[in-house]
Amino acid sequence: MSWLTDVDDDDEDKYADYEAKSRPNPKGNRARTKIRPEHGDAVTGRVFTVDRGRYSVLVGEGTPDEHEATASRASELRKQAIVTGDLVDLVGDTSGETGTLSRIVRIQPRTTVLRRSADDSDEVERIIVANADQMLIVVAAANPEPRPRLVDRYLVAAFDAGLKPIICITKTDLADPTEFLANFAALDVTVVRSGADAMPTEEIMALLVGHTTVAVGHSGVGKSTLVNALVPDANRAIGRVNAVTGRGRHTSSSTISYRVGDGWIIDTPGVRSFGLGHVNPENILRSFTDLAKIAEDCPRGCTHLPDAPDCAIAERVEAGELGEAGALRLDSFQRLLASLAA
Ligand SMILES: Nc1nc2c(ncn2[C@@H]2O[C@H](COP(=O)(O)OP(=O)(O)OP(=O)(O)O)[C@@H](O)[C@H]2O)c(=O)[nH]1
Ligand SMILES: [Zn+2]
Repeated sequence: MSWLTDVDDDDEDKYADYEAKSRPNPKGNRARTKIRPEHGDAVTGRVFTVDRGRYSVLVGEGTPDEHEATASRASELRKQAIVTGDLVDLVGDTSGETGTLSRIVRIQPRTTVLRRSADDSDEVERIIVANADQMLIVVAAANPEPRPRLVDRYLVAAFDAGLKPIICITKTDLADPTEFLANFAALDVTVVRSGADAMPTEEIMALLVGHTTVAVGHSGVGKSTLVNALVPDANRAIGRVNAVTGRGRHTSSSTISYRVGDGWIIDTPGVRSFGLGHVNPENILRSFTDLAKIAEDCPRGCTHLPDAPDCAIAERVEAGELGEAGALRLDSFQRLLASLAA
């Protein structure tokens, strides 16, 4: 299970943020952010790559003055992770001209945080991407053989972070994915099929425009092929080359940001582990709005697992009130919860 254990930390933010698993989290995954009213002259930008303490930031996004600037972090932020997708405030020389360096003095409040633990039992969690709103889960119909449990884990991570999952099944020219996809039929997830003979670039584009989408997938599933088709000039894409040092970066970068229309797709070639030790089961339930409503009648502390006594969801399903679809949704929900315990 190499994807569980190969931690590719080369280019990752070295400052893991330590947070108690049980930290009160009333507003989802919003992270704490220091507000510093000084630096009133700061400009705002979007972090699109992180490389050994240097941040590439897009300033003036979508304006005629749009440009890239390189930044370091202010010392007061040294214990906080700054990640791809963060909106940050910069001071100093933000011109982006060769040799200039600005300074990140503030991380703006994040709308979402995609995290992973180093492994399932690890208390240390790292933030992979901030402010994304969708997750594109790429899985091949064959070669490599698709594994439902792996997709379950991605789904759990997406639901936990409050990202809308989209499944793209590739290599449909090699095998019929119908049976595999039946695993996810009860979930409210958009599925797109892609094959060498027919790449649904327009269909996927329509799903990506206006969003920030994190692309995840096991090595060899065809994620790069897909991203390249979506972003024709991917080789010159933002984040490939460090503007200041000129170093090629694709060897060690854990994320690469590409623009799609007014949205972003963030590839995660360096993210090989997706531990779920930090995941709160309540966040999974929240993504099953129909079941979450019923769960209000569950006994306190109900796990909603098959062995849970007096689980209201299970009782309603058993009584046939939710129909066959409801039974399948409970199955899927329990399967996702089980992947946390696995
Ligand atoms: N038959 C078939 N082959 C495909 C398809 N998409 C990609 N491939 C092939 O699958 C192989 C892996 O594709 P990549 O795009 O490099 O896969 P990846 O997911 O980016 O893998 P890593 O680079 O290891 O992360 C390549 O040889 C592709 O040509 C497809 O739809 N059908
Ligand atoms: Zn219950």
